[in-house]
Amino acid sequence: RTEQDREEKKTDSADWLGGGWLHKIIIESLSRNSLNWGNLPPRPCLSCRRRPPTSRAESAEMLSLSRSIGRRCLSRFRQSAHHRSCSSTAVVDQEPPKILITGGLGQLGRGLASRLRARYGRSSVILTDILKPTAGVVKDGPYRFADILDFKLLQEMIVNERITWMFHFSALLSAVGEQNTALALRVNIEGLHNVMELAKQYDLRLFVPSTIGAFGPTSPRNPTPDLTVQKPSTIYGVSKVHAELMGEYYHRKFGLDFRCLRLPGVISADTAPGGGTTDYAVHIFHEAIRNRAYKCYLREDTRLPMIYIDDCLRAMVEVMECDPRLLKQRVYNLQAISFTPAELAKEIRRHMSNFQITYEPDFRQQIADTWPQVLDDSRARADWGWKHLVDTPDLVELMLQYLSHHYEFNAGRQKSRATPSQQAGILGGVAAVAALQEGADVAEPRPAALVPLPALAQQVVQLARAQRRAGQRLSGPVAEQNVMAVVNHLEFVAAGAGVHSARRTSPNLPPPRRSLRTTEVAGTSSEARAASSWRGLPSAGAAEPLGDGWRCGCVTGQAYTVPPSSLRSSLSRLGIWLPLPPAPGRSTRSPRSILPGRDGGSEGDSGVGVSGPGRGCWPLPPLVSEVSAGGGLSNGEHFAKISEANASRLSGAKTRQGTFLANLMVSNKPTCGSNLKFNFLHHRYRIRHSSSFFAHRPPAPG
Ligand SMILES: NC(=O)c1ccc[n+]([C@@H]2O[C@H](COP(=O)([O-])OP(=O)(O)OC[C@H]3O[C@@H](n4cnc5c(N)ncnc54)[C@H](O)[C@@H]3O)[C@@H](O)[C@H]2O)c1
Ligand SMILES: C[C@@H](O)[C@H](N)C(=O)O
Repeated sequence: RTEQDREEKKTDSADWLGGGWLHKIIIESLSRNSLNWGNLPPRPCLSCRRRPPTSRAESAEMLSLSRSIGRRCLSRFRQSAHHRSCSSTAVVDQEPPKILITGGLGQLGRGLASRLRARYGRSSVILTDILKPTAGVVKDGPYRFADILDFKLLQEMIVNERITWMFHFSALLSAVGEQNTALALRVNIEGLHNVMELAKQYDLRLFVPSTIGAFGPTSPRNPTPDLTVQKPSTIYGVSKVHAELMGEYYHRKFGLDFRCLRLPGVISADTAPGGGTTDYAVHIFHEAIRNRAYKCYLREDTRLPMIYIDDCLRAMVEVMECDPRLLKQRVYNLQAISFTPAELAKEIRRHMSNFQITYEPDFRQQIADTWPQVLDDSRARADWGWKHLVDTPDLVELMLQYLSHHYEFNAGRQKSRATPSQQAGILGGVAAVAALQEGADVAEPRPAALVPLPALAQQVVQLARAQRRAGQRLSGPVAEQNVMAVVNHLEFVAAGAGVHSARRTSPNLPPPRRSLRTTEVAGTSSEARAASSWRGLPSAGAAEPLGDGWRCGCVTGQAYTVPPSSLRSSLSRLGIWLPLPPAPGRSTRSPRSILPGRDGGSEGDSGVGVSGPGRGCWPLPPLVSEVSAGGGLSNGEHFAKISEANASRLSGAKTRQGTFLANLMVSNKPTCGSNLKFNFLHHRYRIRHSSSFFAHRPPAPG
């Protein structure tokens, strides 16, 4: 709320200073916890509408939730410029921290940096590593070379940059550590000594991640408590136990603010894991998407604790921001989920029925056999309110969704996105193909017809491509040409917009349900017939959310309601990834919302044909379809005048959509083709902006 307010420049200092909303939150929390404070009756939560807690356990959970809300409030409070000067409590620092991350280009570093930069500012976080950074890393914020073994270099950086917090990530993980023990000793132990000493000297708050690998064959495995026997069998584990003990010792002896979490295997889609025993749980998703098969190096029944990257990064930030008085110990177990390869494969098969997994255990099996299956993290939950949010089904969905997009996007011919109007065209095109193939009666508009989109659109595309590859001239019913025009359009738009249409061969496609008869197309509008006879020209389409589904229109003048799930799956089968906004009144999780910082554009951009303020609507001026230009103008000249007039109106609108359409008009010389194109653009424009379109067939243009 604070961020939003600040963005909208609405922060009301009186409200802030009076602590009005903070006060409300506290009262709310207290009343929800049945503490009978100020005689307030317990009320349901304002946001989630849960009933007030009744049992002790529930109250404790609520209390820890409230604590975490409170912590977040305080940290926001601390960031607020208004409050820098007036914050007085011990837990509120005067300055935002200046943070250094070592080993920052591994699986965890970059994500953490962007999270911290979002909280404390871009220049507040310095990422370091010994790897050459990509252009993206440099663009994101400060990056420096720093070998963890080079004490002087680190010291110089800490002093010059006035570092106050340090996250120490440099390490060789379990599998690579076993392959190169000497290097693991140096990086994991010598490196740690450097960091500890510097943190002590310069009074830094230091976070060092430990791991499930810090336990060994003699530790209880399910659940593994915080305090138990720790005799790991890898050099990685030994170095992590050493780090835990050193941290606790420095804390006791020198007051070092050392914080440490024993992390499970981390699962992330955007960064590759660095050579651990739990890496299979990341590779499996890549292989599932690329090959529908994975050979696992662990046995099928090897249960290990895992965590989704977002939960992991959140935990690290939370524990670092935590009021030190809440930390009853310096090293905590962190548990989120726990599964075996077989269970993970089963969950993947729920999305991908033909996914195959085989097992060929290697040396990593022996490591995994000594590690915990489930960590007991009750202390972290009780002391500082830890709570994981992503369970296994969510994790699988997130990983598959993100990686599918990632692979399709990277395989694309160009790396740009479709403009919203092109997206609308694609949607409309797909709807048209599906509708035609379903045998929708194109002569009679059926605005409410529910058209299942699934494999049919894909079948048409495959069929048409095969025909073209075979050099066949399309003959036969006009319907086929119409379908062909749609297919061409899809490819044309996809190529032009850099939307990748994946050329996957589809196995054993059944024949289309029935071919359309010429008569069915004869009744369509003149544009539709023109489109079908002029191959390569776009058949315009549009889509807008309607109730639970999507209403899609195309040049045939038809409107169909398509459930979003069918549309999305149909598009993804075509290899087209579109961030569809949720239909009104529904809170569908959009891919964008779970993928912060990806190349998917902004949420506002995803308004595919959505009308209404703030939902991807582009207010455009009315267009003309006639100009009075005296007599004697040829048809082409007349259209040129219309194009000119509309282009200037559109560019005057100063919106992306307007500029796009205007450029398109200007860049097309007034030929017969561009006349048609103009008709289509105009038509599409009307589809998008005329609410009556879906009820009436549009009049013939010009
Ligand atoms: N990823 C996990 O599943 C997981 C689980 C538990 C704990 N951890 C811990 O979290 C930390 C980060 O893990 P990660 O997965 O990002 O590891 P990673 O292997 O992906 O990254 C480690 C980074 O350290 C860097 N590095 C190696 N030698 C260095 C040196 N001499 N000087 C400076 N940097 C050097 C590497 O270049 C690499 O970028 C590690 O300490 C790891 O033990 C990770
Ligand atoms: C578990 C963790 O420490 C790391 N992913 C490894 O397997 O080595």
